[in-house]
Formats: sequence, structure tokens, C-alpha cells
Amino acid sequence: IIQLQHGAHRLGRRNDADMARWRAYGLGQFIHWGLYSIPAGEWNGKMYNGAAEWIRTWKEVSPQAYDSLIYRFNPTKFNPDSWAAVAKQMGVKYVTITTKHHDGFCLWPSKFTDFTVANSPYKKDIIGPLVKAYDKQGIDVILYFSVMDWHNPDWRYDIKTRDDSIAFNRFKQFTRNQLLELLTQYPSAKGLWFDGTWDKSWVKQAAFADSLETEMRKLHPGLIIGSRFRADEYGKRHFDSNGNLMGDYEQGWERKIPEKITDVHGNDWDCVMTIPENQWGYAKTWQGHIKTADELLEMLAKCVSLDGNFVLNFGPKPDGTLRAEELSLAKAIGDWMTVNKEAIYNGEYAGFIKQDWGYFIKSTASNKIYMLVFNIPVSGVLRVATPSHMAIRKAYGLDNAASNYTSEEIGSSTYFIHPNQQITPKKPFVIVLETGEEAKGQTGGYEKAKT
Ligand SMILES: Cc1ccc([C@@H]2N[C@@H](C)[C@@H](O)[C@H]2O)cc1
Repeated sequence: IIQLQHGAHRLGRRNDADMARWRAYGLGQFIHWGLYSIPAGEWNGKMYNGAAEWIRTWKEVSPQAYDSLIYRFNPTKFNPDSWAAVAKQMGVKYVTITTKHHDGFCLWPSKFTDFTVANSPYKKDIIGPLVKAYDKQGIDVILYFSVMDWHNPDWRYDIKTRDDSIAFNRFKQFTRNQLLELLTQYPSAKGLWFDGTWDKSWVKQAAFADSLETEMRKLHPGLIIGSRFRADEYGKRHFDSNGNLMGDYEQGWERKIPEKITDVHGNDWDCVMTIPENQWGYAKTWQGHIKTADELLEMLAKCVSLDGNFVLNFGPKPDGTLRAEELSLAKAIGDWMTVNKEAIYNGEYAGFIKQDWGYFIKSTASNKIYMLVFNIPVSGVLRVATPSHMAIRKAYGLDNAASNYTSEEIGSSTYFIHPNQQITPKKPFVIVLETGEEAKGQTGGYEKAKT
């Protein structure tokens, strides 16, 4: 064990009500919006191959020309209630919204810089109305904040000279001021989602970041902060030098999903996912594969089955509207969630052996086991191996109880679930298992082989 001042301050999961609420979300929405939505991956008629929100770093783009986009930010069609309504229909329980991305442009009228909406043609606060609109829909809000700030002249990638450290100390105060400002202006936010914390300059600030995290938690009891905010005094991030998770949940699953339960080490975690291969901000043309609703539903099921939340990203257009592809995916996901949401909300790892046909989710609310079926075997029957001594009492379809199933015990703690009619679904579907203790002595008389 290494003595640490600035490593993990808690072992294992948080067990308070605020974190239990976060753990139960299942499905979230990410929103990346800002100046980068205006060029949308195109500059002087040329397409930028990287992520649209990183276009300022492209050699073709002068930072000054990019920063002048502030004078073009005027989302006349921005209507936060319409975004919140789309999210509500989609069935998300929380939204993570960019307050300031790496480019330093603030979507709220921060007092600590001029580079905000207040000095754009739009003039008005964006974050406040968004928080209000989502709160009204009963959708919790998490504020995304990038520590790395390309616009701020005091930002440094590393600290090499005395001047660097004088400038970066100013930057640290600026960062603290903005974070306390956000928590004060938007007190209904449930957490902060940090990004832009990998450069050496910030990684060297273990003590400062640790005390800032403590200060924010005191200012906002119950605040939820992930593992990406700070490093320990040896520069270790996400997991400290003793391998313990820092922050309240693991924030390493960006555009990737854990394969098995041992990959998540008993921690809470979220997976943040783009619809195209790698675009967070609005990009005029999406290159490569665009995920379908069924693919996204399977990612959602897989995340919840492994104790995580699935957060799907939307990149609104510069005029404040959402693009058609995102609206239609939100609708398709929402239509599925309308029928199957009880298998997602309050979902956790069920402890069953993974089967090829899909995912098991246990509900902390109903104590039922849900089978989320994505792949029907050619045999037409669905195998279930229960944790030992657990018997299946009943199996029925969540979409309509009429679509019932018969469970056949084929071995100790092993069952076949037989659909009572040919399953020909066009969509993923859910079977509910009601289970119980195996009757004492009921071993099913299955002789184990001697080998
Ligand atoms: C290498 C890299 C750095 C930052 C990112 C940012 N994190 C995502 C959540 C987006 O904000 C993306 O711009 C992505 C890739």
C-alpha cells in the first residue's frame, strides 16, 4: 500500500441516496453544443477529418479566426423545451450538457471571461434555460466542463518555467472561479462531468484539484464527480497508485463498452457514445458507420447489464435545432423504452452466466430478472443458467403477458425457455423471469458426470 494524500478518499461504491438515483438512471443523453457547431467540420470549403469540436486545432484554422465565431453564434431556433421533450420521449433519465468545451467558449454568462454567450449576438444564457427545461421534464442535469481551455492565454500543456507556473496558477484560480460559479448559478445540477484533464499541467495539480473537489462537494452536498477530474500525487488518473477508483464512478468508457463484469471492478460507471464513429459536436456530414437504433439499444442493454449507464450524444445544429438522424433515433429508442423501460431503469448486474441471445438485467425495484433478447438461436429456445439454487417460477413477455413462455429444467440450475408461439420479432424484446429458491432437496436428480 502506498501512502497517498490525494488518492481515492473512499473505497467501493458510494452508498448515499444521490448516488443510488444516479445508479438507477440507465439511459442518459449527452449534448455537445458551441461555436464548433457553426463550421461543423468544414473550413474554407475543406472538410476536417477529425471530430468537429476539435476543428480549432486543425492547421488550416487560425485560432483567432475560430474565436471570431463568437460573433456568429446566434441560435435563433433554440428552444430548450423542445430538446427536453425529445429527451423525455426517448426515455432518458439524465442529460450531460457542455457548459465549456476545450475551445473555452462558455454557454453561460461567466463573470470570469468575455468569451461567453453574453458577448455573442445571442446574448442570453443557454445553460439556465436548458437546466430549467430538463428539470421541468424530471430529467436530471449533469454539467460537462473541460478543464483544458485553448482560448485562455494562461492555459499550459505542461509547466516548464517560472512564467508557466505563474500563468497556470492564474488559470487554476480561473477554473475554480468558474466551477464555483456554475454550482452557484445552477444548484439543481446533480453532478459535473470533467474532460480535458490529461495534460501534464493539470496532472501535476493533485493537491489543488483534490482540495477543489472537496470544496465543490462541500458547496454542493451529494455532488457527483467522476474519475476523470483529478490525478493523485504520482500522476495516476482514474485509478490511484493503489488501484482504487478516484471520484464517484469510472469515466473511462468513452466510445467503448466493457465486455464482462470483471472489467468494471465493482464500480459505478458510464459509457458515453457517439452516433457516428467519432463526432461529438455537430458535423455537416457524418463519415463512416452511423449506428442504428437496434445497435444503440443493444449497447444500452449491455451497459445496464454490467452495472453502467449508457449516455448517447447529440450535437445540435448552430441554429439550435436537432438534426433529423438524431430525432429519428431518439424516437425509435423512445418507442422501445415506452414498452421496455422497467428492464432498464433501476437495472443492475443479475449474476447470471451470459448467454448468446442477449443480456440479463436484475431490477433493484421489482427484483425481477429481465432477459433482453437480441439474437434468437436457430433452436428457437433460450438457455438460462441461474445462480445456484435459484429456480424459475414464471416467464412472460414484457411487451404483452400473452406472449408467454414455458420454462423447462434441463439440468441443475439450467433451463430452456420455450416461446409458446414462433418468435418472429422485428425488434429486441424482453422476457420477465420470476424466480424463487429451489425447494429443499429438489436437486432435479441430475447426476454430474465422473471424469
Ligand atoms: C482524444 C480525445 C480528447 C477529447 C475528447 C472529448 N471527450 C468527449 C466526451 C468529447 O467532448 C470529445 O471532444 C475526445 C477524444
